[in-house]
Parts: sequence; structure tokens; C-alpha cells
Amino acid sequence: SVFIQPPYTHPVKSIRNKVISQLLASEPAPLRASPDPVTPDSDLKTLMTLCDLLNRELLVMINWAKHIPGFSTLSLTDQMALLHSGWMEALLLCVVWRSLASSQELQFAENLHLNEPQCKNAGLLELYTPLRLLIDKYQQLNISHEEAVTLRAMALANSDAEHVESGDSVLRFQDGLHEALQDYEVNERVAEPHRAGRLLMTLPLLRQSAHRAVQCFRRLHVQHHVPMHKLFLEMLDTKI
Ligand SMILES: CC(=O)c1ccc(Oc2ccc(O)c(C(C)(C)C)c2)cc1
Repeated sequence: SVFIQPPYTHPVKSIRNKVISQLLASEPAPLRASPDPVTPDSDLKTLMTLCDLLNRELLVMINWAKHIPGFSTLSLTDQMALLHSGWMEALLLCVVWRSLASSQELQFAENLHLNEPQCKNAGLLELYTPLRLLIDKYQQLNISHEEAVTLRAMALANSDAEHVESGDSVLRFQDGLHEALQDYEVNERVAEPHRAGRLLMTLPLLRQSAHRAVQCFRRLHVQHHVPMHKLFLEMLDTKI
């Protein structure tokens, strides 16, 4: 008799690296934008919807950080210092990952993606331009999900926070993530000798993009009086 083959579920890539499999397992579910149904559509409404989304993303990211191997062994002071300095870079890598499939848009959420004209109308061109450069770079590299989540954790670990209590602990935290990336590139990827270095060399552009995003938000706050949540302003203040 012919055996009915069970419906195979998509084989989860069993990667052996413990740090990266932990990062993949800790990936938060993607958030959806929650536009206010009562407010008529406008550029300001888009900004307020984006602000609300960002505020929820911040809360999710603070919880996500606790699952990065090594992060919770840092003092609370150092954990907050890394989050204060690295949150923008980490969130930028999230929106980069979501936008990799599209060639012209920023995918802020599955139900909110904006192309260049829409970003321009909302006053977000200063955000759109650097972000599209970053997305194009990662598209060219054909970055994998494993690499994206590892880079995100590295961006946080390597965010050069000003007031770190224990530099040694932060260095060890960075080393653990670097070791995981190296191990992954050597053992799990088709050998591409300079792959890990190429990924690390995207971090300066990420840092620059974060600073340009903060400039954009600073201008929007001053010029358009976009109402911003308290947590967001606290996180932003460290950068003003
Ligand atoms: C305050 C304000 O005017 C503002 C404008 C746009 C905005 O859109 C975003 C939504 C989610 C998100 O993750 C990001 C980054 C990727 C840039 C962090 C931006 C957020 C805030």
C-alpha cells in the first residue's frame, strides 16, 4: 500500500549555535500599527500612529534585551545604559529586516508601509533616505535572519554607552556575541571568508543612520509638536 506521507511542517533550520538559536527563539511577534479610526487621515495622523507604534516597540525591545545571552548578567545600571544608547540602532535593524523584501518602501509594520513620497509628506525624508541606504546594503549582502538578530544584539552591546559601570562585563558581553557570529559564519554558512567582517562593517552606517533619525525626531517634536510618549522622550533625551 502506498504510505500517505505526513504533511511535513517547514523544517525549522536547526542551527547549533546556542546564542543565535536563543536569539531566534526570543524574536518578538511583529507589532501592528493602530491608527485611530476616528481621526481623519492626515500627515499628522500618520506621525501619531508611528509614534504609538514606536512606543510599543520600545517596551517590547526592553523585554527582548533580557533574553540576549549575557545581557542579564550586566548590572541594571549597565543594562539601562546600553538600552539608552543602543535602542535606536536596534529598532532601525528591526525595520530594516521588515523592509528587506520591498525595494522602495519602509515597512514600519505589516499594516503600515510608506514609500518615499509618503515619507516626504509626513516629514520623514530625513529618516527615509538613510534607512533606504541601510536596507539596500543588507539586501546586497543578502543578510540572513540569524545574522540580523545577532547584529541587532551586537548593536546594543556595542552602542558605546557613556556611563558604563563595568567596562569588562560589557566587553565580555560583546565578545560572546562576536564569538557566536564567527561560529555561525564558519560552521553554518557556506564558507565566505570575509562575511563576519562585512557584517560588522555595516555598523558605522547604522550608527550614522541612528543619529540622523534622532535629528529627524528632534525636528518633528519642535516643528510639528508631535505628541510623544514620556518613555520615548526619556530615551530620546539621552541623545539630545
Ligand atoms: C516621534 C516621531 O515623530 C516619530 C516619527 C516616525 C516614527 O516612525 C517610526 C516607527 C517605528 C520605528 O521603529 C521607527 C524607527 C525604526 C525609526 C525607530 C520609526 C516614530 C516616531
